[in-house]
Amino acid sequence: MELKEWKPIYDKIMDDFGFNKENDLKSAFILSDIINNTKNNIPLDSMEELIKNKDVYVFGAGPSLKKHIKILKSIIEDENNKNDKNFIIISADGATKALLEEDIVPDIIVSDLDGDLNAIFESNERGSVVVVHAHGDNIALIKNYAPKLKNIIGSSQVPEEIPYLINYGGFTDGDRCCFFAEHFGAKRIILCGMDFGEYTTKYSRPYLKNDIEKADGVKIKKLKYAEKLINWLMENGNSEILFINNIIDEK
Ligand SMILES: Nc1ncnc2c1ncn2[C@@H]1O[C@H](COP(=O)(O)OP(=O)(O)OP(=O)(O)O)[C@@H](O)[C@H]1O
Ligand SMILES: Nc1nc2c(c(=O)[nH]1)N=C(CO)CN2
Ligand SMILES: [Mg+2]
Repeated sequence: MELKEWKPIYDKIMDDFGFNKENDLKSAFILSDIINNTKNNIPLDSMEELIKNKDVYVFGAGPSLKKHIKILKSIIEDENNKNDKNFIIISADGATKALLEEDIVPDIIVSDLDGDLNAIFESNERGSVVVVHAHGDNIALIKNYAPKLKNIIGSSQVPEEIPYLINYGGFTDGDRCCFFAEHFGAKRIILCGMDFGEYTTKYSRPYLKNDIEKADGVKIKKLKYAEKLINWLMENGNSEILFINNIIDEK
């Protein structure tokens, strides 16, 4: 999505949640300075090589996450037998922990660093690229952890151009995975654990007592935007977007 298309959507979201635009900008420049000083970013060209014309499995932290990881595992076995891996895995923040529990290291993690940081650092050590997202409410996390990661891509949600940072549109970590995959030419985007709705998991909210619980009001509202933005991408993007259940039906 172009920045000029994103701006009115951004304005509406900021207004709706009462988030502070100046803090978003401040956070973006802090991340930009970190990358300028540490040079811990990777070239964007490498993302095109990784994603173009591939099937991209995007994992969110909804109630179907574990079930969908099991389906992915059977697909991975099939692909290994065929010897031509033509897919990649992008995980949205909290979903990374669930993938690691099944010994799957995502190719890319999209995170505002408020998920399970141990899982993000372990995956990063094992080869995941981390798309680190700066916004007004994660400034301390950006300052503390962005310099310690390697192979990152900086990301922001402000409609201004910021050195070293991308903004391809999208709001929550999950829908930004999809805008990222679309930008780099994914053939298909296959949604896993992307349930939206009113229930969430301990992978998204680690303090929950049960594995799945009713989400709080702000989370439900964020999920509504995530769903709307992915619907926008289904209508306006070039990548085909489908749910993993449809893939199973195909086979
Ligand atoms: N029911 C769901 N519960 C949680 N995440 C979901 C669900 N359905 C889809 N998702 C996607 O999975 C992603 C998981 O990310 P996670 O909840 O860890 O971080 P987040 O986007 O930073 O959210 P928050 O700001 O609420 O912490 C979400 O961004 C969302 O797009
Ligand atoms: N300012 C601000 N921006 C965000 C926030 C948030 O809590 N505050 N959460 C997001 C992920 O869901 C994405 N963007
Ligand atoms: Mg997050």
